[in-house]
Amino acid sequence: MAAVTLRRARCWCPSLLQFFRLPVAQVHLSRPAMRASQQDFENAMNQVKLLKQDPGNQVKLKLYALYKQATDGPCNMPKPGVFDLVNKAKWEAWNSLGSLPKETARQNYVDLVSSLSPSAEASSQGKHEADEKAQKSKDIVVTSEDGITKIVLNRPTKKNALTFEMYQDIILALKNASTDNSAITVFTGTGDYYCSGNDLTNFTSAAGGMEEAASKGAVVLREFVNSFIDFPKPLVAVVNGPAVGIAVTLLGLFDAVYASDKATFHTPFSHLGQSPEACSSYTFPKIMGSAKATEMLLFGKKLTAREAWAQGLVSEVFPDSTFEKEVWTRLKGYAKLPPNSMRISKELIRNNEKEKLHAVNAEECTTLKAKWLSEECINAIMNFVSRKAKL
Ligand SMILES: CCCCCC/C=C/C(=O)SCCNC(=O)CCNC(=O)[C@H](O)C(C)(C)COP(=O)(O)OP(=O)(O)OC[C@H]1O[C@@H](n2cnc3c(N)ncnc32)[C@H](O)[C@@H]1OP(=O)(O)O
Repeated sequence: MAAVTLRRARCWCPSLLQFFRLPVAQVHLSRPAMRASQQDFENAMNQVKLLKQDPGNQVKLKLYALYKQATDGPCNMPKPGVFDLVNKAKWEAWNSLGSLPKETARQNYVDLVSSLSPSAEASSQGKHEADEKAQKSKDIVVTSEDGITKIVLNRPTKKNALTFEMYQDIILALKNASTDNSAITVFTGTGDYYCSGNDLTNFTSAAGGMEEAASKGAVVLREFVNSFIDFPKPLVAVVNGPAVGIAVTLLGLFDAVYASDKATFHTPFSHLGQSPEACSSYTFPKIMGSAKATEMLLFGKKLTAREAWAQGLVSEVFPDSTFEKEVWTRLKGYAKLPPNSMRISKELIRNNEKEKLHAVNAEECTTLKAKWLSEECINAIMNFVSRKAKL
């Protein structure tokens, strides 16, 4: 439990303070925060005071809401009257966070502050450097326009196979997208493939050998999948071509999946001596029933886009010739919907099973770590690397 002492701040940032009279908190936690530490949170509160530019009312409302959620928990105040405009806006911003856990609110507050100004960079130098790295990463391209943050897998010569670095860059891109100004976030791929799954050379090219790669892989995979489970905004996959392995299993954690009729969906885990990941051992039977999930996850049956739609994995299939135009027109329309409303609706849906998803993710990662060191898996990977086998 958090013991919270509040005092009013001196007037360090007139516009911000006068608008909200933000309290400065001295918070003493008796247990460690899940992600952002208490120190990070306090640093972020100090950084807000140093803002040189007014970040605008929307951001100030967001800061206020996250601050209240992180310190007081869900909004339990009576709604201010209709003419009390400022307090009503503040109440609505706070209330819109629903039952967001305090730890997540604290993390989002820290992330938001660190994205606001150069003055925030000093004490979060590591994160800032990482943000820049993600923006500069050649294999993951992140852009934000028309209310949509687009995360593009951009390694077409390798069919967009995911390297260790790409997993890290995606984690970071999702973290940034969760607090940026966009309403929805979209994944797609460059070239003829959506994604050919895990880069199989991740395991063979690791300096410390398979053992070290397996340990690292399990940690990275768990964090990677967690960032999809916890992502707060609508997450959409625009599947432009074939998808393999983890690029397919992750779709069970997306809110909508639009596919070209050229896309295929293939999870050849048994062929590779591996086991399912990205919570698919839970989401796939739930989405398509256990008989169909078994065909995909155990027997590696490849589905066409229409078959994947019939199983409920895909929301809608489009002819390849009009795919891009139709999908982006539609997404731009969706991105104009009230963002808080979409977030809350997603939260209501996701909160029903978040705990379960985290538990499944942890178990799948432990199982995979052991599988990666099995003879079945090492042989399959060696066969691919030595060009003896493809899917
Ligand atoms: C942090 C770790 C988390 C791990 C999570 C667990 C995830 C599991 C999975 O995702 S399992 C699925 C793994 N993927 C595969 O098994 C696919 C392997 N690739 C293929 O079978 C084929 O390449 C293909 C069917 C995708 C495409 O075939 P084709 O059209 O004939 O093209 P090429 O084979 O010539 O491919 C072009 C180029 O790309 C390289 N490449 C493609 N996919 C991968 C891959 N997954 N890993 C590494 N490299 C890949 C391929 O080798 C070619 O490279 P080259 O031109 O020869 O240098």
